[in-house]
Amino acid sequence: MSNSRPEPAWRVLLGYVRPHRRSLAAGALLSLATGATGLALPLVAQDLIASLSEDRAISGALLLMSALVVTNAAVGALGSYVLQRTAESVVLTARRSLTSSLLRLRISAVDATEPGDLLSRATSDTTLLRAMTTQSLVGLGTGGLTLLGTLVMMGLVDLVLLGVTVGVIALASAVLGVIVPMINRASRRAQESVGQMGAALERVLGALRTVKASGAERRERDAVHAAAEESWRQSVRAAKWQALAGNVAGLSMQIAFITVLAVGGARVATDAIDVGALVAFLLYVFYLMAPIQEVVGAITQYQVGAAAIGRIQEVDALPGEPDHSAAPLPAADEEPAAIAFEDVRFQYTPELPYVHHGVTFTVPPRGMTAFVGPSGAGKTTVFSLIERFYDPTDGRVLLDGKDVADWDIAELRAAIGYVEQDAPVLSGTLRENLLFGAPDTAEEALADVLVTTRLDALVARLPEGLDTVVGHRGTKLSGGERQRVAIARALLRRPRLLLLDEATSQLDAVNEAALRDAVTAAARETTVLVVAHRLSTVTSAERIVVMDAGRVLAVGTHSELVSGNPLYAELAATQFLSAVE
Ligand SMILES: Nc1ncnc2c1ncn2[C@@H]1O[C@H](COP(=O)(O)OP(=O)(O)OP(=O)(O)O)[C@@H](O)[C@H]1O
Repeated sequence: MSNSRPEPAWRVLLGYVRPHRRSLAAGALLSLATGATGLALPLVAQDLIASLSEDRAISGALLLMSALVVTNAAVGALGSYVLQRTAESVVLTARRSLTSSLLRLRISAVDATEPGDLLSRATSDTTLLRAMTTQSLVGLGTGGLTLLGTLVMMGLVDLVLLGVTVGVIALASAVLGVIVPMINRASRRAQESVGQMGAALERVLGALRTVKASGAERRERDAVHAAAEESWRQSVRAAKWQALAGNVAGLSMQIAFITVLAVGGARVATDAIDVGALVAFLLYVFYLMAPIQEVVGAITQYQVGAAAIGRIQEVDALPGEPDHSAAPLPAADEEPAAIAFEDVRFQYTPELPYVHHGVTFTVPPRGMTAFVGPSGAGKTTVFSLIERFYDPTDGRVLLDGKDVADWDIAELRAAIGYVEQDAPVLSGTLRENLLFGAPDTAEEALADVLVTTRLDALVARLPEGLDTVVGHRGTKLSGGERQRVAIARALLRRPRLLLLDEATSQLDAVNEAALRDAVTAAARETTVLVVAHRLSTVTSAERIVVMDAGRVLAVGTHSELVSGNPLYAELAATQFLSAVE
């Protein structure tokens, strides 16, 4: 998704681990302590046996052994709990950071991604950091330390045999160097397929009615299955390479054992070392096995985690908006906003054609301005540029005479109430939806807006009134109700500028009158821009901006334009403004 060189995975992981470094160190120390108490047991056992043979009392040794066993179990349990807890905290840190990035993403970045895939990065990829923390970080630390310690001890016994052992380890490392990137690649592909599965599922669940009505269940199911199977294939491939890596490590130790035996035997024969030294060295080779397996496990697990970190980094590299929290909403006595477009040219992406070819218009504070024009003329895009969902390629968008690019983005958006064309309603209660943009609204203000948008009757009818759950995407409301909820939500922000993208669908007379009345009432108090699809809306507008193919053709009142602008006359004649093209 981005071409910039990403940070190495270990540095990202350390970034996530940093806040929890103390508990991680404590966990690792506890693990080491568990090992040490374990190692002390044989010594005490030896003492116990010696006491038995010498007819000494063994109660002290027995007590000590029992204490060691209990301590070992307790420290072991505590250590593994602390480590797991730290690993979960690392996952939480990564999830927090990633979800903050997701909510800051620019709309243009979201346009280029699949929500289901983004979701999988926040849920599934971050989960892989758990094993990465416990196995890679801790494994590399404890295993690495033991490995180093054993090698030092080997060096003390015989440097030549150490050279032989290190040679075998180097050879095995070269083989691992080939295998390890394969693990990374396969894990990466496996996670990408999980992302594709998320995207495919989101596509189906987001339009389940259409999928069912189109009889497309099997096709869509096959697409989801294909992604799941690909993830399986790649995970199995990663498992194969992981198993191979583990066995290479085991095999290298066997080879080291045999080579040390042969070389050591020769050295014993030439009296370079004595038999005792050879036996001691062979014991060390045997001891080397566990830490080497641990280090190799750490490296392979690191590859799986690194693949996940790569996908997390891709999201972090996407263009985001500056971090901001919502600005306070405009006070009741604030003046309505003025809007101006100055020769705005805009294309959604550099590859796509221009959507605006020099759009210029001005809207003074207060009153209703309607934007009309055939479908695809660029009307909704006008609103997107005012909200700074996108930035113009050329020209300026001014709010109160100040370029929107120079506004603090939170303050800019706090001044605006925006009703999208498809009037989204979020899952939750009706009250949550209404107060979504203005959580601190007083009950009286809410009641007033319910009356203006004629939602009061709906609330009275619902079993739990405002606390009725409206379902995912407001599925439990009718289309007209959803639109009125969206308008009420925008009005409750007491916006200095109301952007209303009228739904193209026709409403029944009651709904339409309710909406028109609410919007005309709002236009007396504030500046209202409306992308109009209904004649009733344009006739009540002070000003109508006629757009076609990314240009402003004319600005005027309904009666001026009906006689002065052929396109407008045609649009008006049909009443269904959006259907004409
Ligand atoms: N996010 C996007 N990415 C790429 N192109 C887009 C995007 N949104 C809209 N477009 C394109 O920009 C053009 C103008 O779209 P816009 O939504 O502004 O038109 P509109 O006048 O509001 O149309 P309608 O009346 O049908 O809602 C269309 O050709 C559309 O295909």
